[in-house]
Amino acid sequence: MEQSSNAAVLSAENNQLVKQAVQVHKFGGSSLANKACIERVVGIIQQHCQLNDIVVVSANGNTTDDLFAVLALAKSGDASLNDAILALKESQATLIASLLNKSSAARLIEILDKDIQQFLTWIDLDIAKFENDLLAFGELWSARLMSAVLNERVCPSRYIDARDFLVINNERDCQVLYPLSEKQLAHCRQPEKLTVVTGYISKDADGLTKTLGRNGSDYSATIMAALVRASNVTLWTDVDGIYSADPRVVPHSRKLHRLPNGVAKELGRLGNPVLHAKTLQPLTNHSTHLHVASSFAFEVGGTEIGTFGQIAKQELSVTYLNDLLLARSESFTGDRGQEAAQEFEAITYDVEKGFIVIYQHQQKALSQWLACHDTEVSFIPAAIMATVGHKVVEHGDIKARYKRSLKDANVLEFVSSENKHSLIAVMPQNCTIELLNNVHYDMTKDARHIGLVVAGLGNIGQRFIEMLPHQLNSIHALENVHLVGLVTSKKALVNNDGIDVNHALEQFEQYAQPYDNEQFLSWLANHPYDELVVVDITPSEQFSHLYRAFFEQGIHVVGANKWAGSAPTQQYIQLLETAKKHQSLWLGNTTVGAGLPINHVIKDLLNSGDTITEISGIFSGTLSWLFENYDGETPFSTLLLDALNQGLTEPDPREDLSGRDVQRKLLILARMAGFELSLEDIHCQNLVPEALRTISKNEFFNQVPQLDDYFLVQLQQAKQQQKCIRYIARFSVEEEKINASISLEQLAQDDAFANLSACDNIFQVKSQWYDTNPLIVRGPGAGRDVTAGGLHSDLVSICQQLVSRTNQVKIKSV
Ligand SMILES: NC(=O)C1=CN([C@@H]2O[C@H](COP(=O)(O)OP(=O)(O)OC[C@H]3O[C@@H](n4cnc5c(N)ncnc54)[C@H](OP(=O)(O)O)[C@@H]3O)[C@@H](O)[C@H]2O)C=CC1
Ligand SMILES: N[C@@H](CC=O)C(=O)O
Repeated sequence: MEQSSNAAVLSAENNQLVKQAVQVHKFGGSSLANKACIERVVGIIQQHCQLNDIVVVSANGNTTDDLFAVLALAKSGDASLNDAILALKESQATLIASLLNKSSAARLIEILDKDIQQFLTWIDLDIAKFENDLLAFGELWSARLMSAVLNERVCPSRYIDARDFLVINNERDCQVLYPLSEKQLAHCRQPEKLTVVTGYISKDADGLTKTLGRNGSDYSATIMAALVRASNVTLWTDVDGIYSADPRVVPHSRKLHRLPNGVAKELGRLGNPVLHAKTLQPLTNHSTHLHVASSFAFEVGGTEIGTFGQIAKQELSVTYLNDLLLARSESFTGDRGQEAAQEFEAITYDVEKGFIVIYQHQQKALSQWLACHDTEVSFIPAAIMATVGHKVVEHGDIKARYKRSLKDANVLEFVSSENKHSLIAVMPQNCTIELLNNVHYDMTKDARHIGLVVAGLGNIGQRFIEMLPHQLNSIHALENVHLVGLVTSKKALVNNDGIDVNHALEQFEQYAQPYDNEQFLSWLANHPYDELVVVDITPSEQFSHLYRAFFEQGIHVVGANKWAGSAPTQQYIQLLETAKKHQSLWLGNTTVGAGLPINHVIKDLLNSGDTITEISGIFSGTLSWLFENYDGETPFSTLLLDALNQGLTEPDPREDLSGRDVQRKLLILARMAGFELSLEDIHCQNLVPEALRTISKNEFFNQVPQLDDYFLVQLQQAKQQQKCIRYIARFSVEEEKINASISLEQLAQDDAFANLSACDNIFQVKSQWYDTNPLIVRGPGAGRDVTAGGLHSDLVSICQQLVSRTNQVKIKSV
């Protein structure tokens, strides 16, 4: 078959491809339907291919249907045949001209003319003999055009007619003669050019054109993957993945991000509209992963089919096949039953009960087969509905749930499939959309899988991880939460199959790898979970800058990190808007008062219609602890180091002493109370002497005794007036004027802020409703347990919201 000429061809050095992996990419007819679609596909190729990859193409849009129509007209000798051929030629020529430069287009149109002449010759001879050859033009034109477009715009490319190498036994079985096909393919390929191969067509040992049947191009793609031992094969199509039920009729179906091979095969066999059993066949003995992705929304993660760990094996889906036949006969028992099931590729069967379920079109052939055995047979119209999942038949609870779900349906037989991946209900009537939706609801309602990434494994982060196993085991909303990522400033451990929560920190020590933000974000962008929650337990401003990217990807954040909540006003507002736009949830209740519910109180007052006028108190656990314990006997610096060791202070205690930490907390609360202000609006007394402010953390610890004299003087002055010293935050609004300050105050011994347990925070809130007698929240405001506990509380709250977000309702009718 002819090759593209050298008109407007890019050299190997000038190719514009970005990626380096060896892969097969298949584009279906709807993805190549017109100029815009083909240009989109060219963009995908540019981003996802390298030179020795293989691109498999179907015929453009409806071309195969048009060719079938021409065929029918030719067979019937219909007078409109010539018009139909002309229309087909015109649409191809228009497509070619719209995509290529003049000279390339002219060359392809000239070849097209010759093809049409060939048509006419075949029609004159005997079209019945050339049916497949005629149909093959769809893929041939598509491959030729794609290759020419790539040559012009992207990289050196070569198209190959699959009949030049792909040999199958016959059209019924479509079994590939692998050694021969592989050898012939090796002769055809030129690794320095991107190969475009025709899907759908092949030849037999006699060299006659054979098609690969329905969805043949998908099959072509996986055959190609097997022939070149590709690591991945992607079916770029018009849907963005495989769903837990047909999303066209089950609106609440969930995308299955990862499907184990066996389950995918069973789904294909039992009616999944995207997957077909034959497609997966060539990959049986290969480690190739198959991806289903949308060429119309290529940035959206699709479904990956391959070998995975436990989490991917928990997915369930529901599928159905209507218009079947249930055949009962003595001949379907024992070995003969087995033989019949194999011969007719029965959808399901039971050799003890003597029945098989087949497609209606197989009735005649089955009757003929039975005639040889001279046994009676009864046929009844039937349908099947199946719950499909990894080894579902071994799960008594799933079986029971499935039967319960179908208790009102007229189920004739329940069968556990031999491969153990499906529970099949045989019914004497077609499966309705209502039944499908309701069974799907029952089988998948608890199935949202939530990935959890923990950033920061220091003082608080470690405690959070230590508490995690108990939380996951005991809290219902966390049932499907999987720890999948652990991140520190230098290393990360991510595992889509889940990290063992009982040994998470050891695993991190052993397996974490250096990473950069680009890698981290790219992993997050492709995570295979329904939802992903990042728990930020870092003190890092840099990490807080990633929130926007998280939100843009619909990722949720629980943060103890105070940077994002106290970011400059515009940045903060933008973050809130991005989170809202992408329905990302963001909770940071531990950023103020650690585990104390002060944020809930403020939100609740506002949501109930109250107006806040004043918030004041002690917002620093560290400074509370220090001033409650400081009596002038033990040096202040000794107490500070003690607070550090107890995990009360910030990683750098100057964040506490400078008032910066309290300033952030006051800002976060004021924003929550509905006021727009920034850090600079809060006047803050810095308790760190000038000389200690800019030196390194280690130098600060060396020179920390320099703090002692200042605090001793402050204490003595207060004592002289029977007072004590406390670091107080005050925020008030009077006639729309905001006053916000933080300072070391001398308080009377009986002041409400003067008598706390060491480390307690106290928040005094005045509002329209709590005016003369303010509302008080008080309790430990820092420390490992309360902070890690507060983070768990936020995580539970987010997971509850995520689970209830998709609370589906059973439907009455669709
Ligand atoms: N102590 C308390 O009572 C409370 C603390 N908090 C907040 O909790 C957070 C954590 O505090 P704490 O555990 O004491 O801090 P630590 O310094 O003990 O631990 C910080 C952790 O964050 C990691 N980290 C730092 N920067 C980054 C980054 N850019 N990307 C990823 N990981 C990073 C560190 O990794 P590496 O080791 O590699 O540097 C370390 O694992 C702080 O924001 C603090 O304000 C909030 C409420 C109460
Ligand atoms: N260092 C902080 C910790 C909690 O935010 C404090 O002491 O309050």
